[in-house]
Amino acid sequence: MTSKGPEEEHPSVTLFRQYLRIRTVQPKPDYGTNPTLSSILLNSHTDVVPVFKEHWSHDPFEAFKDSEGYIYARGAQDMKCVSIQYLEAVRRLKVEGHRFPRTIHMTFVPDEEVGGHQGMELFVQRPEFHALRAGFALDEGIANPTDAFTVFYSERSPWWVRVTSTGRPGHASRFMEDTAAEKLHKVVNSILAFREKEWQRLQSNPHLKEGSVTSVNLTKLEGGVAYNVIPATMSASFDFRVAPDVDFKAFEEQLQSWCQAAGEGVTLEFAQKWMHPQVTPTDDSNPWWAAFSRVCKDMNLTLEPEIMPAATDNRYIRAVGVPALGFSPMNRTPVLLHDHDERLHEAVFLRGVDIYTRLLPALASVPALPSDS
Ligand code: MET
Ligand SMILES: [Zn+2]
Ligand SMILES: [Zn+2]
Repeated sequence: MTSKGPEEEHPSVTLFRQYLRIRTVQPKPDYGTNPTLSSILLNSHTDVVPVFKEHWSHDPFEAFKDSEGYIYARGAQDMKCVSIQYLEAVRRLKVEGHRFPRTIHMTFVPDEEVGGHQGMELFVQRPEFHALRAGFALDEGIANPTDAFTVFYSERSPWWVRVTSTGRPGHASRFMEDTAAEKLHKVVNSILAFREKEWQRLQSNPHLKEGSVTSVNLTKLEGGVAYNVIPATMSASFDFRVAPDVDFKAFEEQLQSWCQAAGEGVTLEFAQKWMHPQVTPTDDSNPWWAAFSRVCKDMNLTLEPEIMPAATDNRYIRAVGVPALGFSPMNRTPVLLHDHDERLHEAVFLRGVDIYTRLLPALASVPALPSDS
């Protein structure tokens, strides 16, 4: 009886032959992974941001696929695509019987979109995280509309600041001095002038990317009870994203001095204040980068290394000393994370699986490093 070609082979026979290829020869059997080496961590978050359903062309939780192949859903880009790409790449590699020196772990974590305080921020402090012995991590990135792929090596730090202004209350028909609104207006002006300055700096320098300057938006204004009552308190909330090269102490002093310059009774508080930005090197001194970029080069993928403008769980991973890159393999894709009609083309999704299928063997085969011992 002649043997069948591989395409006709019974899957049980394929599995048997894969098992036979693993050299478990005594006295030094290769059982596979080398647990003395640090591992590769593939992280993704399972939560997504809310939707405004009326602005969507299709139900955002139906995962409708149009005739061109675009899949519409909340999470299509951020970041359910990546979770499944990790799983599919790992599955392919397992089916093909590959074993690598380094272990690959996947984590699927909650609450990233609300800051990760009950998710990755806690998890990195747990013994279970340390038991993973992560030497390098991948987490989410952002789509790129061009042919290139963006990869993030650092992040801006979220600072959520609420400025509260207190002043004289009274009848709103009067030219009252020292009102809360007047002083709050001054702080708002100072901060929005700073915003304009950073915006101009970004606009005027083609070498600067969004993540390299500090952004701020006024996101909430609160206070007041009636048209004709001058309120004693008003507040303004700002979402700052502070670039990693900023002197944090000096920047906080600047915020304080804008409040002081506005007058008495103007204070600020932080709802979020990340103080530990880390940069993962993107040169060949970093063996993880060398492996990552080598695969991309071999696959003819153009990489655009940038600083993540938003915040991801990678900040917690990097802060405990694990180098990490933010990468969602989506090129030729409009940036639609958190937007209406978030969508991803199925071909881009599938290409991403191919990319991870090449990246993972390279990363999991990075030779022993001084940090492994
Ligand atoms: C600042 S908490 C992180 C939530 C979300 N990923 C953002 O960047 O806004
Ligand atoms: Zn995300
Ligand atoms: Zn998000």
